[in-house]
Order: sequence, then structure tokens, then C-alpha cells
Amino acid sequence: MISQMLGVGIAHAKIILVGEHAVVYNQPAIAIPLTNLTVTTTIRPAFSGQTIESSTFHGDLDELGANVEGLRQLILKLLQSLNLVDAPFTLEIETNIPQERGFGASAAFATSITKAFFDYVKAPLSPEQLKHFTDLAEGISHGSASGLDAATVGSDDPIWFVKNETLTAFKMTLTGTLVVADTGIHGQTMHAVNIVKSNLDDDYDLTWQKIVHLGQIAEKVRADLTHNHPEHVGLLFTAAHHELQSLGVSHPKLDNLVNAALHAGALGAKLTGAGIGGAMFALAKNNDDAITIANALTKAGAQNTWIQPL
Ligand SMILES: C[C@@](O)(CCO)CC(=O)[O-]
Repeated sequence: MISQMLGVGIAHAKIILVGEHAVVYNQPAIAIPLTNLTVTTTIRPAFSGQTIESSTFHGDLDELGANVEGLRQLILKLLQSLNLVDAPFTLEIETNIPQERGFGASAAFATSITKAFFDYVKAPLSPEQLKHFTDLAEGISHGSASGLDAATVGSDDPIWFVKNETLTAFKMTLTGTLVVADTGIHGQTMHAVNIVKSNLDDDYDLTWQKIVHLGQIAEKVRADLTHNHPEHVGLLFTAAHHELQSLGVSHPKLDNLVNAALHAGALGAKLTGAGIGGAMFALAKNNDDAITIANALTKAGAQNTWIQPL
């Protein structure tokens, strides 16, 4: 007789509002949850085997591909920690988070899997434990240079982040609506991080100025998010996009979408995440404007758009 145990874990995507790349060099960054995009893991007891089911994989835990080695190692660690090494189960993952777009998909997978296993055995899970297990998978998967993804997907509030130093959740009082758009092109985090690094090698002073400027923009955005100055925040987002563009991490399609959003009335727009593809977002004054901007982005070639009131 199979028990009725069930473990469910839900995690959401995130976007970086400001501070990407500069965060690798200890400048502050702000990330916020993207609640429309989620991953749900459900664990059920089985008669035999340890089976994983997702949109891209169906099979035994031991046969998971090298591209998801981080998740396989995470599951093995969780089984060990929760005394489930020999327990037969099926683990089902459902998600609408596009991968490799800077939405923190891999960290969200790790978070939802961890939550599901702890829920399965009805053990309490502290934020520190959750971060520990998410970091573990992320470290093996792609070694995010700053650790920002792992730090933020667990939070329901915006996060102010300084690498190895500060991780503070805060409430924002900004009114407005975000429109997020996917270029359809995979972001290339390590490639983009290396572009900034080689800029530093080529012209340290100029590149460092740009990095510090991105940090200053993040400081100003944080102040404006809590004082509700959407027009000012919008201008800061666009300024950050231009600085990232000058660092060489944008992409013609990202620039095109940023321009389309601004022409359609956005208060500001920028790429989000590592760039060289991936996603961008625009700040709209209200939901009606957001719909107009989302339509303009689709017309300009966005593969997908999401609207999130703040
Ligand atoms: C580009 C970067 O700042 C964000 C990638 O999502 C890299 C990192 O923080 O590790």
C-alpha cells in the first residue's frame, strides 16, 4: 500500500531591476520577484524507482543529463539529509519560466525542489537551509559570479544585494507596472561577464567608472522605489541600459525593444540580467500604458511579454 504523502514546492522567477554586472564587482543590485513565472515541484510516493518528470526529461534520477547535474546533485544531497536515500518516488516539475533569459530559472528550480522535499517529509525549512541547498545546485550548474540569483528567488519582496555582504529584503512603495519582454535569444552569462572583465583589462579606469556609475544608479533607484518617484526611476533605468550598452553587454534586439518601449510611452526601459540576449523590461505609469507598451514590444519582435503591476 502506497502512502498518501505528497510534497509540493513552488518558487518564482526574478528579474534584476538594476545593478547587473556591477554586482560582480561588489556594487549593489536590486532584484524583484516575477510572480507570473513560477516552477512547481510535486513529489509523490511510488512503488519503485526514483523518477523525474519534466517537459524536457522523463526518466530515472541517475539518468538526468549533464546539463542538469546541479539539480541531480541537489536531489541526492536532499535524499541524504532527509533520510530518503532508498525511498521510491516520482518528482514532477512544471514551469513557465523561460530558461537562460536572466529570470533565475535554475535557482528557482533548485528552490522549488528543496521546498518540495522538505514538504514531503513535513520538516521545517529555514531560509538559511533553503539558501544553502539552492547555492549548492547553482554552484555546480553555472557558478553565477555574484550569487544574486540564488539569493533572490527565495524572497517574496525586493532584495537589495551586495555580494558576500548584504542581503536585505525591503518593501517598495513605487506605483506603476512592469512590462517584461523576452528577446527569444538565450542570454550568455559567462560570456557577458567575460566581456566586462576584458574591458577592465583593456581600460581599467574607464570601465571602473562605468561600474561605479551603475552602483550609484542602484543607490538612487532604491531611494526612489521607497519614495514613489516613478518618472525618476524610469530615467535611471534607461541610463543604466545605456551604461550596460557601453560596456558591450547589450544586443541589437535588446536595444530595439528598449527603444520601442520608450516610443510607446514607457517611463524607462533597460535590459535585465546578463544581456547579449535574454530579456528587457519597461516601467509603465499604469496598466493601460503597460498594455500599449506590451503590444509595441510584440510588434518590435519580442517573443513573449509579461505584465506585472508593482
Ligand atoms: C551579469 C550578472 O550580474 C547577472 C546575471 O543574471 C552575473 C552575476 O551577478 O553573477
